[in-house]
Amino acid sequence: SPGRARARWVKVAQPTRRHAAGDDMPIPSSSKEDQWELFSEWMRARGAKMEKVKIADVNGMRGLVATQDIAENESIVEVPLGASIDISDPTNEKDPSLNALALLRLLEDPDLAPYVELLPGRDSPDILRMPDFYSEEELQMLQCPEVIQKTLRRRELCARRAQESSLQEGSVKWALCTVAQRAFSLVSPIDGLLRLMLPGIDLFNHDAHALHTMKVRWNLDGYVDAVFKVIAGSPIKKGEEVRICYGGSPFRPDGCGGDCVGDLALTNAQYLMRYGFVDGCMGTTMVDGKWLVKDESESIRESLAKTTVQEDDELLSSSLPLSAQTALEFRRHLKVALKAQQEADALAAKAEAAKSEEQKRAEAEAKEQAEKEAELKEANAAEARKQLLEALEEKS
Ligand SMILES: C[S@@+](CC[C@H](N)C(=O)[O-])C[C@H]1O[C@@H](n2cnc3c(N)ncnc32)[C@H](O)[C@@H]1O
Repeated sequence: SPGRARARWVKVAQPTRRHAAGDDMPIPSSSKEDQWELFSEWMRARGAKMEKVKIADVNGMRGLVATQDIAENESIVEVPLGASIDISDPTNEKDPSLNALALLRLLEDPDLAPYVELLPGRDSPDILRMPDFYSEEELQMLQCPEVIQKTLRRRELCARRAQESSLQEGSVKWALCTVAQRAFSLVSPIDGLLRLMLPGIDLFNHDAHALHTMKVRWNLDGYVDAVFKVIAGSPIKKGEEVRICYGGSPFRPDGCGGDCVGDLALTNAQYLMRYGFVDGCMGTTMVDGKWLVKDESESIRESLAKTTVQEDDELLSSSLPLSAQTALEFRRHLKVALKAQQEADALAAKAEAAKSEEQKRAEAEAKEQAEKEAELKEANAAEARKQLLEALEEKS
């Protein structure tokens, strides 16, 4: 029954005075190895299978690396529904600030400490790159009215929730960003749309080229249960970092081929607002290009035209805070994507025009040929008629 499925999930505690005091962020207290040891043991006790990966810093970013060779189609990690953390709020499924409040309440639960310790804190690069934490000047640096307006709306929402709940605004913003980066949406056959934290699965970094997919297997036999699996889409060697593609693959028309909700390729506006980074791969650049040439993107094109890629490069070569650097990378990338799409469209239009010119010429030639043949036929017929008349005259 749904009650049974829910009962196996983590209970959400009520807000406490600690939140109001503002120290509601996770503060890592032990080394990474110890944290991972604690966390993986805790996950094992909750029925998860995570032994094929471990946490590691790869190129300056924390992620998961394989602890053994993994064959194609093998599962990399498995997290049962009972090990997920439900931050859904059925009063308004579309309001992310309610999920953020649910997460803040969970920080108090001592049972969740091994997970909470792993969450990137307020001053981590993961959070500092989110536009929610940019200064006003850095926000304007994005040169993308759509992202600026959405960010301002998100900030207002956080400020309102913070005031209503006597929390610090920064804490609510941190929680909203953490939910955006790490929570998964899932349609349950019984409970409808759910927002879940999936500990462990939220440690995979993103690569748009990754072929590994997330699958959800429901078991409705007797009571509702599910298991979330990340399945290898290609062989993985021991020691390699394992990444997944967030959102749909920009390289596949059917998305990523997994079971994610809303499996569409993301634009960089979405990557920035959800995850705080810019995806520079060719597939996403093409997705951006198609978005930026649309009529409704005119105000973004106008805004982007106020600076050049050369100016962005100059600014990027100086030492900047992560937030400003990300804002500049974002607008630079949009300019490059827009130019590439406009050039591709101009080439396609030229080819189309050349094709129709060629077609017109071929049609005119065919018409001229047909007219000549008709004239010749008519002349031959006239000659034949003349000869016949002459022969008849001779006879008479
Ligand atoms: C689901 S978490 C992945 C694990 C995360 N690196 C950690 O240490 O907890 C998503 C966040 O990781 C970072 N991230 C993941 N993939 C990235 C990428 N390809 N480039 C830059 N940052 C990335 C971003 O901060 C993103 O919001």
